[in-house]
Amino acid sequence: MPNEARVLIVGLGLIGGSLAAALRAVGYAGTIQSCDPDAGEIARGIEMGLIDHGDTRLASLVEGATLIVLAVPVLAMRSVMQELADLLPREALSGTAPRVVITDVGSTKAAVRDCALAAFGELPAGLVLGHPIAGSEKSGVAASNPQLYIKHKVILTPSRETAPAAVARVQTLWRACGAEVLEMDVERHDQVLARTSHLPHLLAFSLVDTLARQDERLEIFRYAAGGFRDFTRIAGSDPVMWRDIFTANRDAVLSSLDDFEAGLGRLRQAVEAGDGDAMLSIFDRASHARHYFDSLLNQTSYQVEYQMQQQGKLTFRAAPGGRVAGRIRVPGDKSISHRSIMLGALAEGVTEVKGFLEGEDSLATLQAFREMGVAIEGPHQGRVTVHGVGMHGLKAPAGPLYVGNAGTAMRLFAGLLAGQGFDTELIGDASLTKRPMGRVADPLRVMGAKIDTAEGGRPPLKIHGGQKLKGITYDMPMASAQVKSCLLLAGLYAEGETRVREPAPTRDHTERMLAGFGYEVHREGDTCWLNGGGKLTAAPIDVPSDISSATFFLVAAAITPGSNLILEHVGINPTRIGVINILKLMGADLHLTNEREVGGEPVADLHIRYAPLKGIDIPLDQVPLAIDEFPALFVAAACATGTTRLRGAEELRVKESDRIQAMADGLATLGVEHTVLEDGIDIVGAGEREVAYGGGRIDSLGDHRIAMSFVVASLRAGEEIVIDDCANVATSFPGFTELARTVGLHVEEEDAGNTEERA
Ligand SMILES: O=C(O)C1=C[C@@H](OP(=O)(O)O)[C@@H](O)[C@H](O)C1
Ligand SMILES: C=C(OP(=O)(O)O)C(=O)O
Repeated sequence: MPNEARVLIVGLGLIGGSLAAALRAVGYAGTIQSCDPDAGEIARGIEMGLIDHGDTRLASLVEGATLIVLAVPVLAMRSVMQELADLLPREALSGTAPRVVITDVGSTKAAVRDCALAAFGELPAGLVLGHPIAGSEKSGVAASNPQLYIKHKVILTPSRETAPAAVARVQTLWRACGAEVLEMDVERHDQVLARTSHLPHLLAFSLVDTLARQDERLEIFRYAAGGFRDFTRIAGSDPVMWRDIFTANRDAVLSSLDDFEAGLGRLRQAVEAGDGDAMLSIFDRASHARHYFDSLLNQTSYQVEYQMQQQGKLTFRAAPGGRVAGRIRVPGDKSISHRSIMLGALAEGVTEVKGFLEGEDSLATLQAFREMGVAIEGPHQGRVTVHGVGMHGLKAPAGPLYVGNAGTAMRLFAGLLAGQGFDTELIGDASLTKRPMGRVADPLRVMGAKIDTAEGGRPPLKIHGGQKLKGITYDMPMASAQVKSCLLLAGLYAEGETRVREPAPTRDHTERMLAGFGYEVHREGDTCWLNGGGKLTAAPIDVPSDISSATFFLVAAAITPGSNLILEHVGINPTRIGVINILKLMGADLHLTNEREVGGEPVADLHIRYAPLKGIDIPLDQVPLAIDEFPALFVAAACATGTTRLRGAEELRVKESDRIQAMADGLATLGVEHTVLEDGIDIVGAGEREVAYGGGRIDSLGDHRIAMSFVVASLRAGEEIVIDDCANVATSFPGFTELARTVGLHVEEEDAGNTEERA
């Protein structure tokens, strides 16, 4: 709450009136006064209970005011500042703790700063220029809204002369009104606002005016709907205020208008030439821009960004017990979905994708290609159409490419982008930013790529384009399909042969899809290779259901007496079936039916019924084939008779979380006996005891697979399991809880805010 004896608002319009209303609403105890040239507005403000007192003249109000907010039009700032400079003793605004603080709400800052310099002869320590971004086409005190600033941004632009204590007081004022306060310098503010606010208003004024002048205007307005209606809403804004803004921010507005005209020219050309691909590429990029940029700015998940802003972090509550039955299909394979967009984009021709995973990871990949000029339609119910641009058709993106939570995307992109003619930067969310990228950057550098990483080989990755790559023979130190795929993709652009040897078989989707797109990839034993310089030809892709997602339900049925479940159309690529082999070794009643091949990948329906499980020593050769399935398999182990031992799985420590430790911590909460090793874990199972372990509160550490595994664990728990930080489940398995409920689990989603209220 602001610790100000008296707030003086100069200019009682929508912005000033709403500030008063917001302060009242949160119970501000001091006096609120206002000065406005319109005595009627003052009277209305008093009548509405917004202000205690007001006047049309400033002189009678300044004394006793501790915080003065200038909410007058930008062009009126000069005279108001001059009056204040005459009325206020200079020392009131000076020192490290000025007695009086002045702030403003003008939407351009350089012009207001110039007014201050002219009036005071310097920038006083107590002057904090600011701008609440919460305008509206409404005006006047009558439109005041106490909620106008809630969750809106206020940008403060302090100068070197500004006292930090003064900045803090203005921050307190706006935070009390519910706003989020940011700081930037004056020039940057004006450029940002020219683009995000002033230009759109200029366009709206211009379009509505142009159409309104035309003869058939009555018709236009009669049938106006949708887009035009939105334009007219913006064009209904206060003309005087906007004249002042365009006058004050002339240069920045003109430069944003230049950019706009260039963009409009490109679109005009596309329309003129009937270039559907160019149009699609522009429209698709624009239509997804909002979410993409939100994610990019906040470096958080792509699809749930909006949801998270609304809800805070997502929590799952899983009630104990239940059993699973039914026939379901889980979403498309994540690994194949990423690759379908990547290869589709580089191919010649149009790639039709079916069964695409509409999860955040693969959507982020899709959006990143849009940023590089690829026209992509969809996804619509798993269907995506990629208009390939050929091996050399990608364009430089305007900013960093955000790949969300996906290690796969960042590593495969690194290889693919190392071969382009332009520079790129790859960034990801908080989890991805901790993951090792040296494993791809190092061999790519040997191929001739120029890549900068952050300390310790972590993201972001800065990839300098235009380098000549040459093929290498690389002996991978770890069994990683991502490293292998990265090098093969770089190899497409390299001179000569790129050979990769893997210490153990890893998923081979890249090789299969390259072959499907007509690119020759060779394999002999543990080594695969290709020659650079070829081309890809578009081919249809049918993405099978993700065996990694199916795993949660396989384990659910395997541990719960009475269960009987069929999972349809699951990918059973031999490099991915570790989970099937391991569950069978543990005694699961699991059968594959209807085996067939779709688009170069084998699929089957998986039928699983409950059977008692026993602990096993997991064969080392199965580890890379089940690498993403271990979190769920640990739950199976906790329900088996005897001890299950896993070794050679140190890779688990560098996934979305340290999965060995994250699972061990969760199992400890449930009371499951276990021993953690550097490269694995021993888990002592409960056997056929109906309640295998207890419940409790578990931190998924933002790791989708940890979150889903503990939901599955609830089937044999004695008490409720509450799992925090679950929003990232949407990266690989959108609709997980809904599907889980369909088959008989008792899981609910709630936002963290509610949980706290309950606690
Ligand atoms: O190539 C891929 O699509 C993947 C490879 C694996 O990672 P590593 O290559 O790091 O083992 C796996 O964990 C990941 O979920 C997907
Ligand atoms: C490790 C995983 O994915 P990625 O490496 O793409 O983040 C996963 O999905 O379990």
